[in-house]
Amino acid sequence: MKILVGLSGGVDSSLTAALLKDKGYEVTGATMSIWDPSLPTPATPNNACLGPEEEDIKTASAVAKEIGIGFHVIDCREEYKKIVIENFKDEYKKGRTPNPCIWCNSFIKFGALPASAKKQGVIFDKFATGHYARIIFNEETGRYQLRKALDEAKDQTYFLYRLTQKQLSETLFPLGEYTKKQVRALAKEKNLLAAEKADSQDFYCGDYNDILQFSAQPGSIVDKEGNVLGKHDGIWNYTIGKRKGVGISGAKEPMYVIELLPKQNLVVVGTKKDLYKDVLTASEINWGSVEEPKEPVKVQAKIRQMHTPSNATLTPLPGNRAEVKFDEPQMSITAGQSVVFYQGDIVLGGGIID
Ligand SMILES: Nc1ncnc2c1ncn2[C@@H]1O[C@H](COP(=O)(O)OP(=O)(O)OP(=O)(O)O)[C@@H](O)[C@H]1O
Repeated sequence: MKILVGLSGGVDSSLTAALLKDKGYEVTGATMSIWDPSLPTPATPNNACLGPEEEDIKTASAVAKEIGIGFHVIDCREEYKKIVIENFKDEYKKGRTPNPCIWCNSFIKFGALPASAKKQGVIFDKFATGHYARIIFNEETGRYQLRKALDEAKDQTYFLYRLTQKQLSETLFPLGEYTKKQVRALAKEKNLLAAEKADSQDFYCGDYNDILQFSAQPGSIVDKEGNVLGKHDGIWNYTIGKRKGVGISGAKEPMYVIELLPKQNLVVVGTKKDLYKDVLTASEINWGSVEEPKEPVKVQAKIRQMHTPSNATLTPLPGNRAEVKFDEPQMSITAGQSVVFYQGDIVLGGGIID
């Protein structure tokens, strides 16, 4: 079997390629290029996905050489700009908080990258990455199930729930059964160049305004009753739950952003208690491991990567939408973020919070 590995130059994808090569597969590495050099260079470049990439490409190429596999750089800049960056800007403009990694995985990493590699004549049967997740084919339902990684602390299924059945059928996640500790130890044992490299952190380490490039749109910061408490320069600078920089002096209790109203150009603030809600609706649901249920189902729903999936009842709604009613109120349910539905370690699907 021939396997294309998405190679970032980091420890996870390096070990992925090395493990597959050791198993006797014919492995090729490919790095996607996504950085637009016309963007300002972040002041403190770190291991973010989006940023100047020359060094990473050099490392990935050196890793491929070290392991003894072929290597390609695949130009995905156009697609990334058109899909991920456009969605990012549109959502912020609407007072929502998008998750670009989810769009990148769905359309670029598991979309444009393998598709363009194929177009360039790279031959492969499967595409592999160093994500912490598992894929299991369910003989009974005939569907590929996305499942949490065995190392729950590293599990990345939240970012992968939009992968289609076709994408899952063509993908391998060889690290899904390993802990990060084991991965580091194995990479060290194999003397891999990237063994000590830090994990990637954010999507972008600079100021998001470098990407958004919106002109200032001054408006008011108000409380729930509509009393004006302060001013803002654009609602895209705020996220639900944000406390720092809200700039309300003299408030009796700490104030948090509880709502963004794009039509009125208002940032609404309230107390911590106001951040708790027990129901959300979501759109653009992608059902993965199961078909869309006909009846309400019990799930554990996760509303951001750092949220512990919480018990909820999911009710399917017409038009590829769903309502999620949590057993207990949850803090900072944020429009534009994804909600992912789990039953134990199985990812049923997910959607974008309205
Ligand atoms: N620029 C890239 N080109 C190709 N594949 C990539 C690129 N960036 C990430 N990937 C793939 O996506 C996987 C997950 O990336 P992510 O940035 O979430 O994680 P990471 O844990 O830092 O991975 P790594 O240690 O391999 O850099 C990587 O293991 C790799 O297979």
